[in-house]
Amino acid sequence: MLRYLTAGESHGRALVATIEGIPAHVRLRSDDVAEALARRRLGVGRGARMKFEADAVTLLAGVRHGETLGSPIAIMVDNTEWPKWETVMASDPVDADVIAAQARNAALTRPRPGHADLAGMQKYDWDEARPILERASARETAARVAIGRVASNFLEQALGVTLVSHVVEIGPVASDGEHLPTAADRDAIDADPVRCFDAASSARMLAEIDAAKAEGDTIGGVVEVVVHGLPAGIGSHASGDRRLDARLAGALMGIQAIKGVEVGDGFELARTRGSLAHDEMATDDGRIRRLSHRSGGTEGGMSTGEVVRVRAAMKPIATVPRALRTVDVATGEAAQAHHQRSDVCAVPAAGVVAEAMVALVLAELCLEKFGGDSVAETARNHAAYLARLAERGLA
Ligand SMILES: Cc1cc2nc3c(=O)[nH]c(=O)nc-3n(C[C@H](O)[C@H](O)[C@H](O)COP(=O)(O)O)c2cc1C
Ligand SMILES: C=C(O[C@@H]1CC(C(=O)O)=C[C@@H](OP(=O)(O)O)[C@H]1O)C(=O)O
Repeated sequence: MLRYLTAGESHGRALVATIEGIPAHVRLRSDDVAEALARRRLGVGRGARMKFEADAVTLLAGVRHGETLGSPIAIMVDNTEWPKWETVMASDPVDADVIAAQARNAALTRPRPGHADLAGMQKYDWDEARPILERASARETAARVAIGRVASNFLEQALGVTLVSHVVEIGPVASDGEHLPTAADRDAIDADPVRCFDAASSARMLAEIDAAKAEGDTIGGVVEVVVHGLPAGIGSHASGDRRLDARLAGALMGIQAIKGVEVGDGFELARTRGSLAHDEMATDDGRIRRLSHRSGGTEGGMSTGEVVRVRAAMKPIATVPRALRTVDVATGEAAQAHHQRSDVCAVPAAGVVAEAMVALVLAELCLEKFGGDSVAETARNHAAYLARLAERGLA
């Protein structure tokens, strides 16, 4: 069983993530995790904080001499801005006057529309938004990307499964969608300022982000995660909560600011006649192959053995520089939402987070199917399953 948890506030001392159930002998170095975190910081549109804060990684437990031990893995990502926040975010009590002055200055009684602020203050009985916004912040996604890298190292080393993510829409601009990237395209995608696979669309997306910034506004978009090498039969038709598509959608919807998920051609399929909406089968060199990729590589809640393709739609950043209208809960009067700094567009980063979440879901479901306490054992079980499919003429 794979399970994981993150802890940590946006301006707290550090983020911590633990993951349990990863087999022994996955090759993993702190540099791998640092590289994954660096990818999350790529792309235009991020705010000032991305420039002055570094992600400092420590593998705290579960890894020895560059290999996982099969025990729980704990990873710490320090917030290097912590010295500036030590008082505001201190875990031990701090003088009440200091806190009151800080809260007044930060205007955190004016909940920001589009954020967790107001619902969180209502639910958790706080008079200001700080105790809510600190955890609601997408800073937490750094911890998920860290353990996502553990999952993707496992998938690649045990099963030969690779993942790649890219940006397919920014505001009204969509990429041509002609080509599906593979792992070989990862560096090229990461080198693009928008993390878009298609250069012509990338330039237009960049212009949209620049225009939003110039107008004191923010912009959203759509990211796609593509998975190669996943065998047929991951997930299950047997119960709704075991379906691969349900698990992927849940994991992607769990990312801050994601408001929609599509598997394969998703909503477009609803507008298409049945004769054109499915992936017909044929044999190719004795193997069963699909003639199209509309389903996104899942049927009946299980992987089909074809490329898996999922998309997530990110809403525009809610902390809009042209501040939105709100109510000051301290006075009950109309006010403008608090804005100090924020990202204009975090869609490129969301792609990296989406990739991490898909890796975590697939690692969990692959371990459910193949088990294994070591990479070699998982790989053997996988190979035996593929051999059996071949024996039955179903590979
Ligand atoms: C990578 C990433 C970076 C984000 N950066 C910001 C930001 O700078 N400012 C902001 O208002 N929201 C940002 N968000 C979105 C908020 O965290 C999110 O909208 C908020 O927590 C409310 O959650 P909800 O949109 O899922 O309802 C970011 C999201 C992601 C995934
Ligand atoms: C710190 C990160 O993202 C933050 C996510 C975020 C939000 O509201 O979600 C708001 C911004 O933080 P701040 O309000 O401190 O400027 C982003 O910088 C990060 O991704 O590492």
